Amino acid sequence: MPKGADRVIMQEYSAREGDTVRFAEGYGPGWHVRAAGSDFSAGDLLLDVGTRLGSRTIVTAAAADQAMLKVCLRPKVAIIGTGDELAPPGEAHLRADAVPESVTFGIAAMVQHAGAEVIARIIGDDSLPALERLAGEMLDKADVVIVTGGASVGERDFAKPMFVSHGLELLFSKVAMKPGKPVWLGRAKGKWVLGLPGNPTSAMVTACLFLRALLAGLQGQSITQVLQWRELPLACQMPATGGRETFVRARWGADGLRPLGNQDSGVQLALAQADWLIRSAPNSPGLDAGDTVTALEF
Ligand SMILES: Nc1nc2c(c(=O)[nH]1)N[C@H]1C(S)=C(S)[C@@H](COP(=O)(O)OP(=O)(O)OC[C@H]3O[C@@H](n4cnc5c(N)ncnc54)[C@H](O)[C@@H]3O)O[C@H]1N2
Ligand code: MOO
Repeated sequence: MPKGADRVIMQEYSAREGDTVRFAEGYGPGWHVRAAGSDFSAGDLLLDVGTRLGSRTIVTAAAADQAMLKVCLRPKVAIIGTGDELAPPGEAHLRADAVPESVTFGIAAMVQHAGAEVIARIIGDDSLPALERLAGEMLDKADVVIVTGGASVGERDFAKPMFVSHGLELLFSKVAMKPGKPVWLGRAKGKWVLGLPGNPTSAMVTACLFLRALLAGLQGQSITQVLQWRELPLACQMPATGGRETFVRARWGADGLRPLGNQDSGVQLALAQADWLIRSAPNSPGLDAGDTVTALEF
């Protein structure tokens, strides 16, 4: 503003009359003037720790005349799928004993979406020495190693054993939840190791809860920034749940959340249909349409 000026009037509302100008009425002091500090002031907190830089937040940072920002390195994540039966998509039909490998693709997408970097996505054979070697290689390169399948108690479930010679220390070895009971978390060679169950829905539900929380923590975010639970109405009845805390796959519609009919932990079509997880405490009674539930975007 030039010295002495206290308002701005658009030229359309002014008329030149010789060497003088006539302004339309009604443009008092302060009109069209943005006061210093009316957006933000020196010393204001503009972007909190853990803020993800996106198309909008980066504008705010630049607008504060900041040439440099302190950021977190993207965690490097290696994903190891286990199971001799697994074949790459497009090749499973060629072998009578094969199933299409699907889970590691979803986990990789989730890792990237969470701001981390997938440095490897490998399918290992169900042989302990080979898996031990693979585990060692990945622990050397990655900040987080995710292993899918082989989490249960079968004699060829090697997800935990493959990390034992690398000094695996378990933080937890299963969780009283459904689906996803065999999910586990440990440390080896100073790195995080997350074991996800092989059943595809179990893997995606546990990744949605534990992997997103882990990657958030490694990037300076709080769990509540990434896992935002909401209170939402049910569109229809929901059956009682059993003794484990249950995460019911549901779909959002105009009248509320609708639990999907097939809640089997091995199903994969439901992963394309479900967009919310309803959290149900152990031994919850059945609920009716209109009742409120706690849910998380899936
Ligand atoms: N005796 C017991 N058996 C099982 C228990 C138990 O407590 N005691 N728990 C069950 C639960 S719950 C789950 S969940 C499963 C998880 O076991 P695993 O992690 O060992 O899973 P896998 O046997 O490796 O695989 C299960 C299923 O999923 C398919 N799979 C595995 N990986 C993939 C992939 N990357 N892409 C697509 N499909 C995949 C695999 O072929 C199997 O069909 O254990 C129960 N058993
Ligand atoms: O808990 Mo398992 O994940 O139901 O199939």
